Amino acid sequence: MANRNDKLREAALDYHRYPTPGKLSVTATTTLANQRDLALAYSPGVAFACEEIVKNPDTAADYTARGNLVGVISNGTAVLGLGPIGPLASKPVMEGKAVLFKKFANIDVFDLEVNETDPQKFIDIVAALEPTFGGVNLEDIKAPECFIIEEALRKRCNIPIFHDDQHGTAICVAAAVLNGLRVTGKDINKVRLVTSGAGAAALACLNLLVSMGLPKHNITVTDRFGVVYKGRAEEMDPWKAEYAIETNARTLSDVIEGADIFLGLSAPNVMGEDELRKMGEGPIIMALANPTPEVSPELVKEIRPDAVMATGRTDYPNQVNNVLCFPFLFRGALDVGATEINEEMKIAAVHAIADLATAEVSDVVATAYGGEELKFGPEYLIPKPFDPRLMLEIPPRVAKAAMASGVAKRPIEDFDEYRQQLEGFVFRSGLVMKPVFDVARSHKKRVVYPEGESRRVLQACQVLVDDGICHPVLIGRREVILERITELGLRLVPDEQIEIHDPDDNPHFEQDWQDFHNIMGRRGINPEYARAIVRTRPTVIAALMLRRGEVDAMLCGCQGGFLRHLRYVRNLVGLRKGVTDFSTVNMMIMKQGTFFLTDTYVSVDPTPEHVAETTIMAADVVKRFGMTPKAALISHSNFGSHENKSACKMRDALQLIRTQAPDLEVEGEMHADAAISQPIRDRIFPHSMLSGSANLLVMPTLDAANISYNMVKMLGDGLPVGPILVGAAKSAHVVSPSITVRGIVNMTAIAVVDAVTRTQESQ
Ligand SMILES: NC(=O)C1=CN([C@@H]2O[C@H](COP(=O)(O)OP(=O)(O)OC[C@H]3O[C@@H](n4cnc5c(N)ncnc54)[C@H](OP(=O)(O)O)[C@@H]3O)[C@@H](O)[C@H]2O)C=CC1
Ligand SMILES: CC(=O)C(=O)O
Ligand SMILES: [Mg+2]
Repeated sequence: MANRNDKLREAALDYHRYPTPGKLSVTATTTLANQRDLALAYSPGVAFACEEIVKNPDTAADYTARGNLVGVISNGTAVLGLGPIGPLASKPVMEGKAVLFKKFANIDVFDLEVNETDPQKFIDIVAALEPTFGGVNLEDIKAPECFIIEEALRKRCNIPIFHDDQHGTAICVAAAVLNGLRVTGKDINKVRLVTSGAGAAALACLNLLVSMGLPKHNITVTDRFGVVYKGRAEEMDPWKAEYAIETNARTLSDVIEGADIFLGLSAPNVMGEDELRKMGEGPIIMALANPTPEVSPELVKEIRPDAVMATGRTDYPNQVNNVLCFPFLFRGALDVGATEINEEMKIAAVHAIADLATAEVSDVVATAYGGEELKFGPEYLIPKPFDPRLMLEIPPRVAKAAMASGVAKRPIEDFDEYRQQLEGFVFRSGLVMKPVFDVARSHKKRVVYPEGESRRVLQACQVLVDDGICHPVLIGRREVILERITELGLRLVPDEQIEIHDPDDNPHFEQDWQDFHNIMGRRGINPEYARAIVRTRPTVIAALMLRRGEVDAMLCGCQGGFLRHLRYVRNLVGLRKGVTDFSTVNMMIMKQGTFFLTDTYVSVDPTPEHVAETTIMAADVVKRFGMTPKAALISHSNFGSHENKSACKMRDALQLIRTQAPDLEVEGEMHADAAISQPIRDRIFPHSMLSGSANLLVMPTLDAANISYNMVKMLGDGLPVGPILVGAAKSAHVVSPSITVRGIVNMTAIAVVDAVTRTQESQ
């Protein structure tokens, strides 16, 4: 454990230090390329924007970044569970919150660490900053000052003022408690709850739970001085006193007897075996102190296997952390120009979060998540932070609550359109790979790598093992693999976390060469040559293992030519039933969205039939990412503008697709710009059956596909993933030799999901 922490510490410090210090920078959203831009952006043009705001202050949301800008503001008096470490040392946390706002909800943040512990002065400072921000997220300010500060600022300011440690935490805790009660079959009106902690987070959670029906007299609060009882002198304040009870009990151990819920928002390891044993039947244990919980999940599992357990950490089930709430709650609030975040909006967020964990998942999300992962129960009480549905469900419900409660200055008129905007963001962000990782993690298939000695493969295996994405099977010389694991400082444990198949010491050699000969004997491969090939071609061994079902997927191609590897896949794994040939799909995650291109590697000049087949198979790949495929058949011809062979091919392919896959949204033949831009398309062909931007771009030839893929990769600053091989009888993928470690990790997850989908289809 100590070693694991040292490694994590080192990795975390590097993460913060490189490639540039910290986690944030400010980027310009407009071009400033010439004298005219300068005249618009700055003097004299900027004055017109100022004058508009003088006339109507609300237009600041139109002419400045304010409407999407949140201040994350702290004085560093209660930073995580680290205590009063001060504003400067709190900066990594505030930068971290800023990154979460941006990545999860596309909200810009200035983090402000203020050297002021006097509540009144702090209030004056923040209130004076109101013109800068569309909202303020107060962070890591200790109780009881945080209550005074938030209350005063809410009165003084006309923008949302939200102390995240109080209400963000309370919203997530309330959602988890609601669902925990569902799982344990208990009634919120009857349960008894004991806290460890009487600070910002704990008291806000209690207030919200009481407002949702938990009887106040069923609550016992404890803190550093033990039970909060009537008449206690130490460390009392009016907010804590609200929960003081008449009792002679003085310690957590005295009051935990028979409790249904333990709510820890205090400090590490305050709960021991004794307290655990005393809790009532089927207890709900929320040990939410960061970074170390009040009691470890391992101890709870050992002492109370009947418990439902949550922590604030990413590395255990049921992470109850305010990150599930604040980005999405603010998204909804900012999008309607809310003047505050009120109780109605908070309750809307509670139910949105709670419902997500219990909701039947849609077909698209089910494909993306693979069912099992999202099954509501003791280990899945609350959605995961990377669940793209958080962004799709919470903001609209918060926005509606803001409108209904009369605090929305810019009400949303069309919620369908709003939802589409949110969807656009989710699939533009790097989050697009996340559902694939979640499915892969929940199935943990066996993946074979013929280039098992490759340093990139070994580095990728470390990530895959750490993240529980697959069980790697490496083909390579054992001593070379072990040497490289040491040389690269990896922690892979051979024969436990990874399996090694040494071709120089292959116990299945006889079977391998005979299998190979049986398949290839009538294609000019005699027994002697079969033996030589099996001895020297790891891809052959891998393909045979896949064929025999000893592994679930294979990933090759990190070394050597694509077509050479594909030849072995073709011969030994073969084509899927009913498919005429292989094709490849490359995914490109760009700022503008995520796009899939096909066929980038295999067919030089596909027939209309093959274009149709490829399009339909590629559409299935798109679905695995939780996206609805929208296919465009790309050409130099725009809706019949040319009559040559290539144009006609794509036109014929369209007809075949429409017959074979009538539900697929597909259109063509068209220029690439018309495929991506509806306005451009509408000018040429207003009756197009494609809506919005296509996400699957089907190219007429290998030249077109490969050239456009490489060009976009280099010029478009996109993140490429692939090639994803379609058409194989089993999950076999051939990557390109330039693939990075991250690329191997991504492709492995895709290969695992490919294998999972096949298993599900065959059931
Ligand atoms: N998972 C999540 O989403 C969140 C987790 N947290 C975690 O909750 C904890 C508290 O945060 P916050 O409320 O903002 O901080 P505060 O400083 O406002 O409150 C801390 C509370 O914990 C109590 N406490 C401290 N040490 C002990 C101890 N050894 N035994 C019992 N009680 C103790 C304090 O007691 P006293 O009043 O006597 O000083 C105080 O009531 C932190 O660990 C933080 O990381 C916070 C927000 C969100
Ligand atoms: C999660 C959080 O905000 C905290 O631990 O303070
Ligand atoms: Mg905090």
